[in-house]
Amino acid sequence: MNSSLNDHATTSAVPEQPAHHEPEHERAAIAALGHELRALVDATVRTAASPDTLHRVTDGVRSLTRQLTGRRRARAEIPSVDEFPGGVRMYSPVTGAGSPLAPPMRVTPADGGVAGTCVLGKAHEGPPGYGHGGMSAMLLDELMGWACVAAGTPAMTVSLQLRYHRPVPLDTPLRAFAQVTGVEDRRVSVGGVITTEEDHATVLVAADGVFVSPDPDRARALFPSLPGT
Ligand SMILES: CCCCCCCCCCCC(=O)SCCNC(=O)CCNC(=O)[C@H](O)C(C)(C)COP(=O)(O)OP(=O)(O)OC[C@H]1O[C@@H](n2cnc3c(N)ncnc32)[C@H](O)[C@@H]1OP(=O)(O)O
Repeated sequence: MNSSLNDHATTSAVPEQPAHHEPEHERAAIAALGHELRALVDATVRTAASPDTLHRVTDGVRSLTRQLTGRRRARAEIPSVDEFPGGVRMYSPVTGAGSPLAPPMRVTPADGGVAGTCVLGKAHEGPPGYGHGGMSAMLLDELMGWACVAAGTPAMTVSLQLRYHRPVPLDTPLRAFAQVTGVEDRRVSVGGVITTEEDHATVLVAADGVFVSPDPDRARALFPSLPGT
């Protein structure tokens, strides 16, 4: 692994103004890098390698990082490969195929709401062998946001209440489900649960949330690069 990291490190840096590519071509490249980075993160948190090996890998990773420091997206810039709000977000820490942090969760319409499937790994650990409570909150927060979009009312979380009934096992296919339970003006009430794929009846984590659709002025101020704001 180390030699291949160093091989890559000798190639030229990303140009300041990248050429325009088809979104699907770009997304595939972003997803491929995300996949390898998630494998690296997983190997990093599971390895029992020696300090010498860790130092060698550190050098290789530092070299790779230097190749990605050309033009950087500004803080509120929406990537050209994204469809915001309510569609693909390549770098979402929950669903993003390009994110080294994301499980990533796959979202599909289901039973009057939305379902999300994913597997949490060691990098998402809280108690030994189980998912971090903050990860469960993040999965549900995101999926409940998708439920708002699916109901035609894109909105942001203003309140999220979690109940942790059972620990969420790592390395196990999980299923989350979220649905809108009520809409009153700009306020959207949403419920969500996490179960395993194998046993949908045993709720591991349940959530109730209140989401609010920003008024147009607020949306423009929050998301200046959003088309149509
Ligand atoms: C383009 C879309 C993109 C949508 C983008 C979706 C991305 C999904 C990402 C996943 C989800 C996230 O992580 S979201 C990130 C975490 N959340 C946030 O950062 C949101 C921070 N909060 C805010 O910025 C603000 O609260 C807004 C913009 C959401 C709303 O501000 P606002 O437009 O001024 O609305 P405001 O007048 O305060 O409230 C509207 C109504 O809701 C009520 N309300 C306010 N808070 C609560 C509450 N906790 N519980 C009950 N009700 C509440 C108010 O009383 C009021 O009722 P009444 O007086 O009218 O009766």
